[in-house]
Amino acid sequence: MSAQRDMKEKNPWHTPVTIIFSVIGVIAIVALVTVAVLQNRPLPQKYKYGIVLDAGSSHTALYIYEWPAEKDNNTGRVEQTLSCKVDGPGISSYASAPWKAGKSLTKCLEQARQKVPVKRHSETPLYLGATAGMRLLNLEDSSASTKVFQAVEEALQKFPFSFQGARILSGQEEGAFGWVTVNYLDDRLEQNLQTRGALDLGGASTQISFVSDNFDGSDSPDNAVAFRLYGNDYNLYTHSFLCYGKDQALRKTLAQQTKSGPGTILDPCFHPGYTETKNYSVLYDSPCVSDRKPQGAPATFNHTGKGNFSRCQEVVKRIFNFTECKYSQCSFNEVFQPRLQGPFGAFSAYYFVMNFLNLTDTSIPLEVVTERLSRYCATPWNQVKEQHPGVKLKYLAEYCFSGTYIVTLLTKGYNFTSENYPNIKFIKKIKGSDAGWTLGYMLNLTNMIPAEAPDSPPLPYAGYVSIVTVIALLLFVLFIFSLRPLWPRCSKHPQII
Ligand SMILES: Nc1ncnc2c1ncn2[C@@H]1O[C@H](COP(=O)(O)OP(=O)(O)O)[C@@H](O)[C@H]1O
Ligand SMILES: [Ca+2]
Repeated sequence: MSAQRDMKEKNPWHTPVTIIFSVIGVIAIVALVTVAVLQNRPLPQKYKYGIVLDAGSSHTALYIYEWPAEKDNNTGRVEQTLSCKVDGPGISSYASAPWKAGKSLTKCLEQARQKVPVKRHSETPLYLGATAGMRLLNLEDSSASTKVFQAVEEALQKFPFSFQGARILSGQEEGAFGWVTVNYLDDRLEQNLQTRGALDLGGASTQISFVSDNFDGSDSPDNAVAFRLYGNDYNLYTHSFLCYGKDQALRKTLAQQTKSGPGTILDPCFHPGYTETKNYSVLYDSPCVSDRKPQGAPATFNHTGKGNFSRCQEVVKRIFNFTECKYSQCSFNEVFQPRLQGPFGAFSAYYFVMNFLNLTDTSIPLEVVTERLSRYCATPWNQVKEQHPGVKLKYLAEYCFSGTYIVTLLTKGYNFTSENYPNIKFIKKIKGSDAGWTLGYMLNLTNMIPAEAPDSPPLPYAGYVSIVTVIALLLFVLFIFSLRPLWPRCSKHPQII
């Protein structure tokens, strides 16, 4: 018994030196781990905000974007946090009562006021960009367009945001910023990946933008936009076709068929059984068709559907001019277009229409697409209405025309073939943000995409913390071993005295 007690008392690990070392060691390890954990703990995020109003020809939409307040320049960090569809038509429709254009925006701006934290209001930039509807109004009646802008600006200035102005975007800007949005959201710019072309179909204009190896801008400077983003140079080809958005294209197609001002138009682009009395003046009330107005036409015409895809394609084709091209190659209307290259994202009305027709899957061969469209166009109007009770009648009546127009524009206009049609992806959103020009416009105006790639530390933060911790532990073990001479001697067979 007494021998055993003596052994316990003499246990060399129970000497003061080893106890002190062990305690210091444990404290050091706990401190290291605590510092690493605390340092890596996610901090409560602070956000900044930006608001863009897209004043399109058919309607206006408000988008709020947010991004972490500390890191403005990180790719893919700007996200859409709210979208609000303004009630009523586009602002260009208020030419005869401009104040109504301003008033129409207030509901969505109220929503924005609620969404953005109060302390960020005054620093949140607010932009309004108008597209083809206002371009046309400006061509038709520039003083009316000025008045609409005045009314809109007055309304926007009443809100506590930092209003940065309302203006008409050029067709090039609309195309190029759509391309920036798509590639920014896909993280293709900072990572220098192959870019995705952008196809935007609006009501009054349509845009095509892509990077092609055989395009440097020299053939057609009007179609060139040069960007330097994250240290990479991009020579973007872009073109906006005014009057080739789907609403104006429909007017042009109808006008083709009314040259002689008949009382009835038998329209292959509308379903059989569809019949409406329409006003000639409404049809020709646009600079896209006003020059075609027939002399001595009656006040109204009877618009009757015939539901025939191939005949519809024939009349749609007639709104394009394919005969002249002074460049090496053209799309249509004597507009230069380089060889199509890379993947494409098609959004806005491209998506709405193809999604309604269940044709967003581009692995469906083009022949099957046309077969399905033929069947759809031939479906009687009553049956179509029965099958889609919730869909707005104006959209519903036009999907046969719109689908035919999209296929014709892509294949005959831009020269997509069976081989490269599958390169198109019909998209609405990318990672929660709508595809469209608004995000690219804001990123550009807030200088959020740097021209040069930012320098980054050689190691990611977590890697750095792990390496420091391992090295510290190794040093600690080394230190303990360096004190070995001080260690109390410990014999395997303690002598019993
Ligand atoms: N659900 C939908 N189905 C079909 N078309 C739609 C739908 N929602 C919007 N659109 C169409 O999308 C187009 C949007 O164009 P818009 O952006 O207003 O014009 P622009 O870009 O030419 O100024 C319009 O032709 C509108 O009718
Ligand atoms: Ca648009």
